[in-house]
Amino acid sequence: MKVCCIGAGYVGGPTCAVMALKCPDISITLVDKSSERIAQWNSDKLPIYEPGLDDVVKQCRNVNLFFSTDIDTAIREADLIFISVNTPTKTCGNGKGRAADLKYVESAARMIAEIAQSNKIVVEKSTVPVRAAESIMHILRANQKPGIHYDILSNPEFLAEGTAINDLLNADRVLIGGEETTEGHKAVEKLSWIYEHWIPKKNILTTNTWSSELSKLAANAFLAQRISSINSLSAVCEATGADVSEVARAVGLDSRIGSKFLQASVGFGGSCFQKDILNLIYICENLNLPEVAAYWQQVIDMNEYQKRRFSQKIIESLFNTVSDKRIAILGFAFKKNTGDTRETAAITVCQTLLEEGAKLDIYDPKVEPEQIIDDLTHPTVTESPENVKKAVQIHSDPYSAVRSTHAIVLCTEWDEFVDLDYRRIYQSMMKPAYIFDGRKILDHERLQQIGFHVQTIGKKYQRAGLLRSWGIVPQL
Ligand SMILES: NC(=O)C1=CN([C@@H]2O[C@H](COP(=O)(O)OP(=O)(O)OC[C@H]3O[C@@H](n4cnc5c(N)ncnc54)[C@H](O)[C@@H]3O)[C@@H](O)[C@H]2O)C=CC1
Ligand SMILES: O=C(O)[C@H]1O[C@H](OP(=O)(O)OP(=O)(O)OC[C@H]2O[C@@H](n3ccc(=O)[nH]c3=O)[C@H](O)[C@@H]2O)[C@H](O)[C@@H](O)[C@@H]1O
Repeated sequence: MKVCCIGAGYVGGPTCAVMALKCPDISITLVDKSSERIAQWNSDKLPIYEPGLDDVVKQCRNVNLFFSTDIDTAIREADLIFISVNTPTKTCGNGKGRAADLKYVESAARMIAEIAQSNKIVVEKSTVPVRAAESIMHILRANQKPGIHYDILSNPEFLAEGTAINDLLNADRVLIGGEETTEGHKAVEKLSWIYEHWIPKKNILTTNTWSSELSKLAANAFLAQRISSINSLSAVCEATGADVSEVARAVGLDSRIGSKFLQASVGFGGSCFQKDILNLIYICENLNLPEVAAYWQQVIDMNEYQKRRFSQKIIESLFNTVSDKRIAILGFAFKKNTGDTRETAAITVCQTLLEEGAKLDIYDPKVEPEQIIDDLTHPTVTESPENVKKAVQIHSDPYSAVRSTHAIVLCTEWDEFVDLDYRRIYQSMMKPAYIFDGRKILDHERLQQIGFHVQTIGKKYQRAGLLRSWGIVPQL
């Protein structure tokens, strides 16, 4: 069997690499319109950082895994084609700021329609609105050459960045949606056969196409909802003296609730949670379900509130002004073990501090310096990119980033931040020295013993001898 995947990104790359590893009898060609990206996949420095990915790619590349810009040949030769292109939120036109932009999916479908000379199973791997398969089907069938048959399947991806290889190898479930016809069932079986090389059959769930498409949006909405729920309670904790980690543990031990995705934070980021919930909201609005749309909108609003609240807390703690103060930002990626910065909470934190006149010293072990500058000078973030460039310095070492700063703001939970020499760091900083732990990963008691003023999410730290400042706590 020959497989082609259109879109060599965070999903297409790891997914095809694992598929090639587990299916030596299948030849997989990953194509992309970006020749730069394909060149990187064919080089020693892959375009994305993902633990374990290098090894898998090295084992399979040019054996049964190929990276190419020759999209036509790959499509022509393939029996099964994954569409794994980006589906960002629309930035203009109908549904601007909410609907998913399907222009890349559509262009992939048009390429297939134009090039295909034999039957194809076309698999939606990208996250799409419910009934997107209908549009793909429409394009393919409207341009169908005589004698060619297309089957369209939905096969959403559930991997998370930073753990993609493990998630793919040990997927909780693989979801395949298809048409409820004899041909549809046969196509589902063919795709299922690929996954059965390494996923137990009982974990391969088959549904109708629309359930599969909606389940992907629903899964991301549920995951993000848990984070917004615990983050909302973190604000209550800070105002009352409760500790959000203790609350999360107590709540999560209820087996009906479970302990995962209850880590309070500076706010969720990543390319998908916000995009997919906005997409769900847009669908609900179009279906004339305003109450449902408003319900999910609140998950996003709470995330924005959390990012703003954390940024504001930094400014208030630093005597209400950060003008000309140097502040170190540790971590810029949206989570650890990835170099991806899409929708990272660090952008909002940096934007707020820059607007207040701070100078930022930024360190992240995996994000490229150009990416950080691109993110912070984007027109949606600043009107004066030149001023931002002057106010931001990127470091390749955490100790150089924190030197002579007034405060450290930890935005990403990289393991290496836990083990830094905080005594040495304290000595090199301005006093009083502050740490704002947006991820709750540091040993706060030890930091306080060293002399740091510590602030975190969902817990009020009091320095011995200081008067309580919980203005709104009722007198008992
Ligand atoms: N990033 C993630 O962790 C996950 C993403 N998804 C979904 O998977 C899809 C892809 O996401 P990512 O891999 O993160 O995107 P990405 O932006 O990293 O990769 C998409 C690639 O598609 C290429 N492309 C776009 N149109 C093309 C065309 N017509 N022909 C050839 N190449 C084309 C782009 O050049 C790009 O390299 C999205 O729908 C996303 O929502 C789903 C699960 C996880
Ligand atoms: O569709 C997608 O793109 C993917 O989106 C998420 O994966 P991802 O965004 O890569 O990473 P997550 O681990 O879900 O983290 C997302 C954000 O939430 C934050 N988070 C996560 C968990 C938590 O308890 N608290 C919390 O703040 C993370 O730091 C990060 O900023 C989902 O977990 C995947 O199942 C899904 O396939």
